[in-house]
Amino acid sequence: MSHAFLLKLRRYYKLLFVIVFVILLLVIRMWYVQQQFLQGFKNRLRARDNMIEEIKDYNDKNVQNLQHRLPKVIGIGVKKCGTDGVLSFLNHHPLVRIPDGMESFFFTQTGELDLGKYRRMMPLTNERQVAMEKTPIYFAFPPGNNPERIKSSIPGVKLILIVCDPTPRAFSDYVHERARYKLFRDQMVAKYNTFEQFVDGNLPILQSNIKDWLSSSQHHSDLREKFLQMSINDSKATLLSNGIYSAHIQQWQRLFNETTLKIVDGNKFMDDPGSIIEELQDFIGIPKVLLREDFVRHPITKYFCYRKFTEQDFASINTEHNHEEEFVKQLKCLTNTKGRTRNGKQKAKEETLEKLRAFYYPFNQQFFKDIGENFSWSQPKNL
Ligand SMILES: Nc1ncnc2c1ncn2[C@@H]1O[C@H](COP(=O)(O)OS(=O)(=O)O)[C@@H](OP(=O)(O)O)[C@H]1O
Repeated sequence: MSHAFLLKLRRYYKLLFVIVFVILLLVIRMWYVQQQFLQGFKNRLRARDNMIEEIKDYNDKNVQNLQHRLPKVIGIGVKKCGTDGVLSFLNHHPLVRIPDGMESFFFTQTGELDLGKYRRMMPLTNERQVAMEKTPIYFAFPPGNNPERIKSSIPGVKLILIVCDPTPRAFSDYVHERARYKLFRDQMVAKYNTFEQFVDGNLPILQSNIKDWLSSSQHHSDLREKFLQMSINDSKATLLSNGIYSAHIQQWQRLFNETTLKIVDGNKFMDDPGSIIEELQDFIGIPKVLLREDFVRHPITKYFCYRKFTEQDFASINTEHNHEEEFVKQLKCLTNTKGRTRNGKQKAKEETLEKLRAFYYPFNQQFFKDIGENFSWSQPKNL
């Protein structure tokens, strides 16, 4: 071997040594960052557990202060956008109480309101706890002065509005109504056997009415009164008109601002309920004890369910335990009347969905302008 070759080899060894050393440093650094992250996360879990203990302790010590109180938070809609999910998930919080059946329909009645009756409909709460109900039709339903009536009845109330892509919402509403109400089903079956027939029969009427109404209006919200009248005369029309959020939003925004009205994207809630639930705890003003990690997909239905994440879960964090029976048993999911359409089990025809996308598009755009935020909902192909 020549001397020059040996020199070259030595230089390469040096280089190799430097490379190995740098890689080692990087691995150690990554391990350190990961440990820091895990420690931070463990601290977060411990802080959460301490908060839960403190709240439970307070609840136990204040049993004698339990009373029926007016709700501090009301879910005002929108139907079929995840209203049950929001309340059911928040109900895992020890400071949240919801009435049986969740929906009171209290503000849908006409005439004088009996707040004592409303109070009695609410679950028992102590001073710190938050009674919460939802009635999804409030957002767009007669008697039409719901914002005023709610505000004057409970001046400090906070509202949660969950809205979603109106096209799949309309299909979900149709499937839901057909499954639930015999009267509606009979009415529907008599004339429209399928969603496609329903849309073909009703969309042109709605489109032509809106065209007339809009010709003399300044803003989509001017349509609200017309929709209210229309829904009294023809309740099935609401299946399509309920997705026109721009007709109603301004009425609520006049009386409620971002500290009292939280607008949630229902499509985001479907995909990542945990981060929405974290935001909602801040909005309501309760300690954040429900964490993003507590929401996991059911291995079969693929819908998110609640399961409190614990320190023991770190041990199995990388193992595939989704199909373990034990894991599934721990999941607290929504009732099986939820999740009929969004996982694709029942589908509407693409052509019909496209008609709806085109119909809703301008209303969605106006709604986004009104709330100052864009949601990524489906758009018509030919814009
Ligand atoms: N985690 C989870 N599990 C199951 N279902 C979920 C969930 N998150 C959102 N959703 C969707 O919520 C839809 C029902 O919405 P609502 O609860 O507002 O319906 S209702 O107005 O109270 O009838 C329901 O619509 P359908 O799929 O058409 O049944 C669901 O898709």
